[in-house]
Amino acid sequence: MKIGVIGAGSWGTALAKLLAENGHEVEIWAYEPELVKEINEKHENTLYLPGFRLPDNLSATGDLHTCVRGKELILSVPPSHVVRRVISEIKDEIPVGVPIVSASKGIENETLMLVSDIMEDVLPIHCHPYLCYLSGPSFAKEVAAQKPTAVTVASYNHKLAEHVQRVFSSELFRCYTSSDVPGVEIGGALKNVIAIASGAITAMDLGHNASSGMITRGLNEMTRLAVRLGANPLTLSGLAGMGDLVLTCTGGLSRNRTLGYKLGQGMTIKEILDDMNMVAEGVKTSESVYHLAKKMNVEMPICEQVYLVIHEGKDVREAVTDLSRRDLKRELAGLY
Ligand SMILES: NC(=O)C1=CN([C@@H]2O[C@H](COP(=O)(O)OP(=O)(O)OC[C@H]3O[C@@H](n4cnc5c(N)ncnc54)[C@H](O)[C@@H]3O)[C@@H](O)[C@H]2O)C=CC1
Ligand SMILES: O=C(CO)COP(=O)(O)O
Repeated sequence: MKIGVIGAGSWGTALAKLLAENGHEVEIWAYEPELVKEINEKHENTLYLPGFRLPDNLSATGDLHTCVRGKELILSVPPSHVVRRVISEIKDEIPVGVPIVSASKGIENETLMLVSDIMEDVLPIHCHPYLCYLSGPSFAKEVAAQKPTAVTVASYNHKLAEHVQRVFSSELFRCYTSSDVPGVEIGGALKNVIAIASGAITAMDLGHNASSGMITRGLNEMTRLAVRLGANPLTLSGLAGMGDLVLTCTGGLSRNRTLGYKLGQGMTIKEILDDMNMVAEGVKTSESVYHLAKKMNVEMPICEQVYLVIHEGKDVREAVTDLSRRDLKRELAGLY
């Protein structure tokens, strides 16, 4: 198949490499002109995925329209805050019937929309039955290194999810299907916020008990919001929920966890972001979740504290203290 990949960050590049290794002819759109040249001439992406040779059947373009034209499948994987802008540019050029797979994770600040909502908002109605979402525990670097990985491919169109499952799967990259689009999308977006909290408490040396408690209660609040937004709570126990949450909260490769770790060490958010060329989606998502939780009247104390630390300058130690001083609760309150 001819596949266009929108976004040559670490995840776009790792997935493009996987698809090329699966035998497809892949063209990736890079925002940075120097990256187009480097991928085409040196078969490498030293900016976002250094150390991996990219296959010869993977080429790059700086022209978004070229990346989409004549393709039989489109993979969209820019950071969530540019999805609307990027997809708007090519929205009228996707032929009827071409699958569009989104692998970005986040919630838009201005509209509080999940990436799936943005895609439906921007793309013409004839594209909607061909939308699909790929999420789950998958560090780009490990996928590029061909380490075994399992993810979820969600779509309201089951036949499409099965088709996309076959296109992406290999012996080392195993895709499961799901029809729970909001569940999969909420899992992928919210785990980034909890991972920031997890990184902070690790840096503060609060112990394994605190870490496990944070991850589990994080899953609880993710599930609470998901249920309010119409998701199946069991999806949040799957790859795109608990799977990605555990990976991101404990894995040293996580940008969100690392950012939280640095906050826990006392660095300011400005100092941390000034030193990063990659995206930590949890920073923007924490703001969206803060407002979404208020709007939906869902209690999300961990996400709220992450928001207050990042966006309102609250002291990280005070945030931890405030979390443990809350009223005592039933464990499954608000889930049913
Ligand atoms: N890196 C990973 O391991 C994984 C990332 N994801 C998700 O994939 C999405 C993309 O993240 P990464 O590939 O990690 O990005 P990255 O952090 O490696 O690179 C940043 C990307 O943003 C692009 N960018 C920056 N400003 C832009 C603009 N104004 N317009 C268009 N593009 C611009 C850069 O070209 C680059 O592609 C995110 O939603 C992330 O949560 C999902 C699973 C794994
Ligand atoms: O989503 C990811 C793994 O599934 C990547 O997490 P980070 O963005 O925190 O690195």
